[in-house]
Amino acid sequence: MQSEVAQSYEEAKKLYARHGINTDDVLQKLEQVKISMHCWQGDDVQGFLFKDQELSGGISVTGQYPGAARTADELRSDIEKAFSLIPGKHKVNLHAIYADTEEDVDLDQLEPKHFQNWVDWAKEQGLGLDFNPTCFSHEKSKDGFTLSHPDPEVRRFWIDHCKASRKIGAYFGEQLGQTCVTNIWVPDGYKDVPVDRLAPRRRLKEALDDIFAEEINPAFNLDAVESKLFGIGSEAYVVGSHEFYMGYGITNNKLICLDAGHFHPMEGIAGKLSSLALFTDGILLHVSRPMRWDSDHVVTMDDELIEIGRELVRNDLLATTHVGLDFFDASINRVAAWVIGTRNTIKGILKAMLEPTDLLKSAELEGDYTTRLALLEEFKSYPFGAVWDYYCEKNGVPVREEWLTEVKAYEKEVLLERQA
Ligand SMILES: C[C@H](O)[C@H](O)[C@@H](O)C(=O)CO
Ligand SMILES: [Mn+2]
Repeated sequence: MQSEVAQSYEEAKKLYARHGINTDDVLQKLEQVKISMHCWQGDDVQGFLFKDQELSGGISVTGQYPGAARTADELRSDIEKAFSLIPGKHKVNLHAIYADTEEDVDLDQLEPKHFQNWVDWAKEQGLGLDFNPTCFSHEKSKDGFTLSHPDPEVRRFWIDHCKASRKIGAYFGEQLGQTCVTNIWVPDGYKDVPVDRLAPRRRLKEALDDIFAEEINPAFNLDAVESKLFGIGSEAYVVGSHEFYMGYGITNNKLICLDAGHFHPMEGIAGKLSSLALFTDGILLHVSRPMRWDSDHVVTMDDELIEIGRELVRNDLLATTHVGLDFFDASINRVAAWVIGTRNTIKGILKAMLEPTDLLKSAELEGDYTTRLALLEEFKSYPFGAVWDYYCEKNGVPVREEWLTEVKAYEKEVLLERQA
């Protein structure tokens, strides 16, 4: 006896098949897609190394929702809860400040051993790990500059931290048998219009050259660099701009990270993927949702997300694109934030996989824009939800909003207890 979900799927399957879309094949492909879920949603980007440091670097988390993780064990337990409600096997994206160690260690002295508990846990859970040096929320970044700092000693500290981070990334990759992406983002910039825009960029370039001087097996670790248009306190000038990292990434064979919130407020990243794909071997995404600024709202199924999914699918970029998430919302249950954002990102990709791409491409090529528009619009109401529900059921995770009951129970039994 088939479940209701399976019955609806069978009906949907027939409809998609009329346009040559095999939904069983689509779901098999979807299973290969890994989303890198960011650990920092779980504790408002606080980390465990410097518990008294305020979040800095021009990023900000708002909200007072109870239950933020206070220890690595709590964070892992929350991540496990979230993953139990998300179909597929994925990755966890760690920041250096999430080292799980009793040692009093500074960022430039970090070693793989400080993340051993994470590695053991990831192995046990069948997860991959990605990594990021934390070039903010630190005594040595308080004037807003790190890798491009005019003081060579400060620069050296951050260079050493980034070097250490690549080694940690390589360890993750080697231990887990899944390539780790280590992404460098620095907040460096000026609040007001600078006189010299070139010198800080030259220093950043030299610092990056130093960091990447040592070759690391790309099967273990891939380096990425993340640009930004502006931040709080760096409104006038950001050293690591898009043009800077486009140039650096392409000439040095580094992944370029596109964060959805790091461009002009009306500018999306979806349209950039096809251009980057022609000049690079891969791309890193930080899927986020900017609202009027780089606000890092939880990812919803909005037009930009759907368009990102389409660009990945239509241009066959899923195998070479590392899809990471980057949002932090403390105004709602943090586990729910992960579940909503991650499920949506997978859904966005599935929705794109369920479009008649070949048909649409040939209509476009023949100049039949009427068919292109008609099909695109009609497919918006095709029963994509039935395929998604079936994918959830097949993967043993809650169908539709059923996951919320589990999050509410977890909140009551675990998260609210943390207040006591
Ligand atoms: C915490 C992240 O590294 C950070 O959000 C960075 O990726 C970014 O997007 C800064 O705006
Ligand atoms: Mn980002």
